[in-house]
Amino acid sequence: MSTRDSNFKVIVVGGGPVGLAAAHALHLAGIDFLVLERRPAIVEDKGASLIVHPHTLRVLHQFGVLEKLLPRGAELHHHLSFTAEGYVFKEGTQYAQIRQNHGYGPVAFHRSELIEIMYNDLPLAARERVLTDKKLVDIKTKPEGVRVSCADGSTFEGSIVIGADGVHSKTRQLMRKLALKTNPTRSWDSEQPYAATYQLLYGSFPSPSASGFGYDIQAKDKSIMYFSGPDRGWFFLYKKLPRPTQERTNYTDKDIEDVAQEFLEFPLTRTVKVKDVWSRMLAAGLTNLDEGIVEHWSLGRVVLVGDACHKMTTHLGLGFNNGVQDIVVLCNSLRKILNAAPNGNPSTGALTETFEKYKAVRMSSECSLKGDVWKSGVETRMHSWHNTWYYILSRYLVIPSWTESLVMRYVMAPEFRKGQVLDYVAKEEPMKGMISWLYPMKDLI
Ligand SMILES: Cc1cc2nc3c(=O)[nH]c(=O)nc-3n(C[C@H](O)[C@H](O)[C@H](O)COP(=O)(O)OP(=O)(O)OC[C@H]3O[C@@H](n4cnc5c(N)ncnc54)[C@H](O)[C@@H]3O)c2cc1C
Repeated sequence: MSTRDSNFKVIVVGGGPVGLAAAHALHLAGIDFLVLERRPAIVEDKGASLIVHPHTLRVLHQFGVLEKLLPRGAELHHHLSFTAEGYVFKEGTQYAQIRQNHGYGPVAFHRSELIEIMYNDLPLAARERVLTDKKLVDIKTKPEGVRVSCADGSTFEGSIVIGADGVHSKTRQLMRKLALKTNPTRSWDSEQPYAATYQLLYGSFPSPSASGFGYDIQAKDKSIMYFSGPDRGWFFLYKKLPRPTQERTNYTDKDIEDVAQEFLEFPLTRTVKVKDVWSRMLAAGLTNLDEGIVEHWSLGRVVLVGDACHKMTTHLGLGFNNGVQDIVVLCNSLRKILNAAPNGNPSTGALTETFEKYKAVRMSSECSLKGDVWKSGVETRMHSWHNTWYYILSRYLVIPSWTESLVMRYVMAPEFRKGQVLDYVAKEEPMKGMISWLYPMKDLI
């Protein structure tokens, strides 16, 4: 039975970058779907950059969007580390090494441009299945399917729900409610399963430097990342919170201004300071930098992907990359059980088993998720000299080029190498590079 002949329907909650990756992967698998997005438009010029690493470029290539995307991005090629006083203590080689190892360096995109291209490049029939102004408020599960309700009163029937609705996922909250309703004594993740030790002020501005810089600025309890693209520059100002928190904090414009004031004299490049771009900001936002992995990723016919089930700090730019990996692993197995089910409609039991296996794979050493959450947290703490040990590590130990070379080769490369691809889409033009050649990436021809 082909998935195209089945009446199986996936309801994806959230039209963010991972929800759109789901739309591409489901469309390519021939699985019917609907994406429900609470915002009035899919493309909004908010947010900063998204760095995409080589293993994700391969998946974007399978989606057919890579050719359009690459000219809009900036492959990172130059790295410097500064102190807050502007002293350059490191000229890193990591971007060149990633390119050498995997055939492509990390590419920085303006987040809304990446989303725009992913959305516009969906075939029309698939794009029409992405609905806006659809805020999920409830999920009812039945033995043979699900019924979701939105804030505007509309309801949709489907076979499963994929919750791609981000860090404060409503799907995750409703799943918790359903789980505790059926068994009030069972243990489940708390309503706020992540904790933040840092806050992050991010923003974009007309680029004050050449394209392709990826710089960091380090100080006690504060740090900055700066990236430059073809038109825009993006900064990320990190500040340690007075104490770790699980609370959801909604910051005001005054909070944004107050944090920015503390960084005005910090450098972004050798010649540009934060104060030089602050008056020319195109967009800015302040958020807590949540970290953690949720224990329960699914319940019956409901399953989570992306930030809804794992959250890492942004220093290594791996959150979206991991969301794409969730979609790849989930859609590869979903397609298989749909094809194996006699009428193309697997039972709740079979779906539950598939979702549990999906989480087990993503959490296993076959995938880089756990390592990515850990490494991202370490990098954040190194840059902000979280304690004496992180200070020594960042300022003195990971400095010589041979140390960095070892880290790239034996810590970062094996993780990228674990990147999986859709097993039902042609794997043309695999990424080439030394590491791929030495240890072929999983599933590469
Ligand atoms: C400043 C910053 C920089 C980052 N840089 C990088 C980077 O360089 N590289 C990288 O890989 N990752 C990066 N990340 C992380 C990355 O942005 C996230 O991992 C990624 O956006 C997760 O995608 P998502 O679709 O799961 O969630 P989101 O991007 O949060 O999208 C969720 C979507 O669901 C919608 N939604 C929410 N609730 C509902 C509801 N009730 N009903 C319907 N829709 C709903 C939201 O409106 C949103 O569109 C960065 C994060 C931040 C904050």
